[in-house]
Amino acid sequence: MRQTVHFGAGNIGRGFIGALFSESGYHVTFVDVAEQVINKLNEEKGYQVNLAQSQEETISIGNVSGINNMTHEDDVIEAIQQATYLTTAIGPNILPRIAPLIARGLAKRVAATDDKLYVIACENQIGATDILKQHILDNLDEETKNQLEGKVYFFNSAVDRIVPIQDQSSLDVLVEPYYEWVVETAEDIPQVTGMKMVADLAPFIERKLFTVNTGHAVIAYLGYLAGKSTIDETLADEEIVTQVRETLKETGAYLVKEYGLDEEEHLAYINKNIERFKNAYLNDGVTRVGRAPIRKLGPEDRLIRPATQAQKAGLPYTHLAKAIAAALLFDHPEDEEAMKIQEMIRETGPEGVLKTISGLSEDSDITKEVVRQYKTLQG
Ligand SMILES: NC(=O)C1=CN([C@@H]2O[C@H](COP(=O)(O)OP(=O)(O)OC[C@H]3O[C@@H](n4cnc5c(N)ncnc54)[C@H](O)[C@@H]3O)[C@@H](O)[C@H]2O)C=CC1
Ligand SMILES: O=P(O)(O)OC[C@H]1O[C@](O)(CO)[C@@H](O)[C@@H]1O
Repeated sequence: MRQTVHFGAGNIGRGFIGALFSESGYHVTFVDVAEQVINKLNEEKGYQVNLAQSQEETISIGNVSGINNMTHEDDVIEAIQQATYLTTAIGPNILPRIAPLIARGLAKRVAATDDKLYVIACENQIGATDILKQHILDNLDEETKNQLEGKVYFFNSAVDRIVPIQDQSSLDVLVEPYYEWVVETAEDIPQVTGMKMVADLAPFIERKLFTVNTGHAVIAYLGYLAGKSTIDETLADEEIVTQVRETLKETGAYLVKEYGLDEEEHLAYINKNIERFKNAYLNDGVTRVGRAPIRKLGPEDRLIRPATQAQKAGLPYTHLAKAIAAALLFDHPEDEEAMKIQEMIRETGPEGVLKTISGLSEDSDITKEVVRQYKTLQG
């Protein structure tokens, strides 16, 4: 049986990527620091993926096991020797932390075999696999780096499936029925059910990140400000739905211009996604979707990049500016990054945060518009 190693046995790991590999006939070795999850994977050897929809539908996932990478590094290295794929869904900030161990696994592997290994980071980040690759290379000597050629392949990807926070007492995962996994490759790689291969990922990942993730972030931050707890509850407010649609028209204008998308088709994609967000069976919290606002306010992420690109192209960005302002007001006490932003605002004002975190100069038009909207939202 073919083997795959997946870092991150969380929502996307179990509910999406690991599940697709298992369904494709692979044995999936999950690597995670969550001891309880790893123990359960080894005891129960399977779990259920439940679809968030009116009629009950469950997919049984088998052929899975787990390794704790904090306590069993050698076992992870061994699993990498046997794998055809190595994937991650661990969070962009964690990639540098797992790279040294992956590098050790790859060094041992390329010294022993020419068998090909395909590495794919499945994170909400443009170029996540390239970033992981660089961290791995930073941990290898020159000779080993040269040995990777023709043996270890790195493919960027875009992952799209809404998987909310789960009941931690079980391995089962509730997921939305829809999913899309797009992988950028020109290689003839082993088939994985549900993996769509493309030659150029840019239009796919930007369309996804600046529609699904931008839209979701707008709902989360405005919902949080309005005192809502879930995404679907927030979308009961028609004013917020309008704000989401107008923001996505702004990102859409950039996408249509940049990638030559069909305007009508893109509008239909926006509307389809707003309907996805309304799925009440997901019971998805605004604090999950809004989590890690420092990452989300990064220059290349879902709010800032479309705004800077729109500005460069002479397109409107005022709704995006409002969403950025709302993100700056996300002061959820349990979110470390939100707390850090609030501290920075106290020290340097919203302008200082936009400069440090988002790479926007204090006198830029976007900064001025965000600060104006920040003050309005603050009341
Ligand atoms: N949940 C969702 O709806 C979607 C999430 N994504 C992306 O997928 C990635 C994972 O997200 P989720 O699955 O939601 O997060 P999650 O928090 O459910 O899963 C992450 C897992 O990584 C583990 N982990 C953390 N640090 C680790 C370390 N040093 N070594 C090994 N394991 C470690 C955690 O214990 C956890 O099980 C993120 O990049 C996210 O942006 C993408 C699309 C949808
Ligand atoms: O905060 P992260 O890690 O980017 O993940 C949350 C995102 O994942 C999704 O649920 C699916 O991509 C988005 O809708 C949401 O914005």
